[in-house]
Formats: sequence, C-alpha cells, structure tokens
Amino acid sequence: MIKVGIVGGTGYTGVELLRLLAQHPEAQVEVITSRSEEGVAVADMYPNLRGHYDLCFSVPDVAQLAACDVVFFATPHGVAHSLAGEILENGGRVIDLSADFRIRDPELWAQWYGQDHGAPDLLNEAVYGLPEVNRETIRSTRLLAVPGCYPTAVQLAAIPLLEAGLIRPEGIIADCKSGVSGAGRGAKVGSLLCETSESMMAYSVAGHRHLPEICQGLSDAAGQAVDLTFVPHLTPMIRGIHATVYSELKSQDAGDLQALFEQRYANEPFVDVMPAGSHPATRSVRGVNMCRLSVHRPGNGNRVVVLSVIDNLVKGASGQAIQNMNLMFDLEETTGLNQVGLMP
Ligand SMILES: NC(=O)C1=CN([C@@H]2O[C@H](COP(=O)(O)OP(=O)(O)OC[C@H]3O[C@@H](n4cnc5c(N)ncnc54)[C@H](OP(=O)(O)O)[C@@H]3O)[C@@H](O)[C@H]2O)C=CC1
Ligand SMILES: CC(=O)N[C@@H](CCC(=O)OP(=O)(O)O)C(=O)O
Repeated sequence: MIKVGIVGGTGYTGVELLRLLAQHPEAQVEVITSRSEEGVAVADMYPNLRGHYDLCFSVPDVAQLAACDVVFFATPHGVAHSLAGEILENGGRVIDLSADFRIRDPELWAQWYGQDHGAPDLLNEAVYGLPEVNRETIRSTRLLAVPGCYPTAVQLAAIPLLEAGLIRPEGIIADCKSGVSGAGRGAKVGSLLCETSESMMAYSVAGHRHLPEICQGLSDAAGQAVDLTFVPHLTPMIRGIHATVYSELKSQDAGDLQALFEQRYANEPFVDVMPAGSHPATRSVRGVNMCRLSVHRPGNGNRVVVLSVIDNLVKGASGQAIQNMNLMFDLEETTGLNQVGLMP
C-alpha cells in the first residue's frame, strides 16, 4: 500500500482526492491536514466519506508528512514551495496540485503570481504532469506538478495540431468556460449563488495566470513560440471546463483531422476523441478522469475548432494527480480511476 499524505484536505481538490482514493486499491490516506479544522473527523465534515475514512484533520507537520510515501499538496500557491523541499529530503515524493512548479522560468512565475518563487532550486527536477505528453519522465520523478484545469483542457485540444505542424502558431484562441468549484471552497462574494447562477461572465481577459502555463505547453508541442488569446468565463455550473480552441490551418491540404486526433490519442485511457460532428458536454465527464474532444472544420475549412471538456476537479486536478501517482509508483495508470460519468 502507498502511504498518502494530503496537505489542504478541506478544499474541493482535497475532498476530491479523498473521494477517489477511497476506491483506490493500492493507496491508503494516512495524514490529512487542515489548520482551521484540526481534530475534526473527515467524515463529519464531508458525509459522502462516511464509512470510508476514520481520520481527523491535523495541522501540517513535516515529520508526519515525510513518513508518507507521497504527499499531495491541494493548497494555494506558495505552500508547496515552503514544504516540498523538506519532504523530498526525507525521502518522500511530492505531487503538487497548485501552480508552484508548473512554470519552468521562476521569473515568469513571479511575474504572474505576484510573489518571488519560493523554491527555484527544485525547478530542475519538477516534471509537468500531463501524461499524454510526459509519461516517461513522470515515471521517474519525485516532484510532480499537476497541470491546471484550463491548461489541461486547452493543451489536449491543441497539441495534436501543433505537433503535426498543421496550424499557425500565432492567433490561436482558447475560449473557455469553468464551473464555480474552480474558484475553490473559500468564501468569496463572486462565488455566491446569487452572483453566479442565471448569469455568465468573462474574467481576466487582460491576462490570466494560466496563460503562461498554456503557452509553455503549446510552444513545446509546436517547437516554437505560440501566441495565444485565452479568455476564461465563469458559468453557472458546479463542475466542468468547456474549452473551444480556434486556430488557422497553414494549408487547406491538412488531411483528415479526425484521423489525426484518433491516432494521437489511440492509446490514451483518459482522452476520448468523439465521432466527427460531435459536441461533447461537460455533463459527460462529471466525476470522471476523462477529457472528451471533438474536432471540427467549419465554413470554408481554413479554421479548425476543437471542443474539449473535462471535470475541473478530476482530469483538471485530483484525478490527474492520481493518474500521475499511478505512473510514479509503477501501477497500472488507470488504477482507481475507472468511474463512469453521471447522467443526467
Ligand atoms: N478548484 C479547482 O478546480 C482546481 C484547483 N487547483 C489548485 O489546487 C489547489 C487547491 O485548490 P482548491 O481545493 O480549490 O482550494 P481551496 O481554497 O478549496 O482549499 C485550500 C486548502 O488548502 C489549505 N491551506 C490554505 N492555506 C494553507 C497553508 N498556508 N498551509 C497549509 N494549508 C493551507 C486549506 O485548509 P486550512 O486553511 O484549514 O489549512 C484548504 O484545505 C490550488 O492551488 C488551486 O489553484 C487546480 C486545479 C483545479
Ligand atoms: C473559476 C475559477 O476561478 N477558476 C480558477 C482556476 C482554477 C484553479 O484553481 O487554478 P489552477 O488550475 O491553476 O490551480 C481561476 O480562474 O483562477
């Protein structure tokens, strides 16, 4: 059994880790932290976990965490910077759901996150955990950065086209919608029912912190700098990301894009390329570690439109984190992640 510690167990990604790990046959949660809920039983706070956990929240203690085989950080940015080093020094492995180790350039990170990078010396060994791109390096790392939710949906949509060199690297547009759980569990006026229901709004159009992360991944796939316009929207749903990614073909002679996507993801257990003409719905991925995609070539055929849906808390966070854990511990990649989506 893999002994698991979770820092930040009361947030939405933390409780999603608990839900998924409750049915993982090779992992056992030993430590779960919260500073504000110290001593409270996990199952009292989250009744969906009754009968699955006999654990209480405790304040983060490095010695306790370092005794685990792997520690997940489901915390705001900056927390893993301060604790990951000590856990690694004590022989543990770290899977960080925050953005602390996603961006390779510490100065770029500081520019977008408004604070100095707290652990630049660890960046060399951090691996970006998008298994569809980095599977082999993920297997051997001890410090894993789980991609962000928007970055997962957008990169999986655009990477096949960029790798094949079929689209222009400039002028790519990612028009994205997120459910409100993406904003976390902390109380904020903008997350209130009266603010979010029966309404939809764009935000951070001038620049969202996921922009440099997405550009880093897309530029790697293209082998050259990519220019992206990324516009996120808040939508009246709880879970889900819907990304519509527009790009321009270099030539009308682009071949069969449906076949390109099907071949690129043929061996990927968590990417489902839907039949030509499909429109994937966020509902179809609720609660599951899956990205559903469809590729379209509307109008005069110069433009490609890729639709991509994920559950922000699963393939966009905790499910992808467990997928990475499976790879890091030489388990079957799909272990504990075979849930079927909810309908309706
Ligand atoms: N929500 C989403 O859809 C996604 C979120 N993420 C990322 O995952 C991380 C967690 O997100 P989410 O679950 O939404 O966040 P929440 O705000 O819902 O939860 C944050 C958790 O971190 C703990 N925490 C806060 N500050 C500290 C600290 N200084 N030291 C230790 N623990 C702390 C909190 O507990 P306490 O204060 O009691 O200790 C709480 O359990 C974030 O970095 C987020 O960006 C990534 C992808 C998707
Ligand atoms: C709806 C909403 O507020 N979404 C968050 C993104 C989700 C998140 O927490 O970001 P990471 O994936 O980087 O961890 C935002 O726009 O900041």
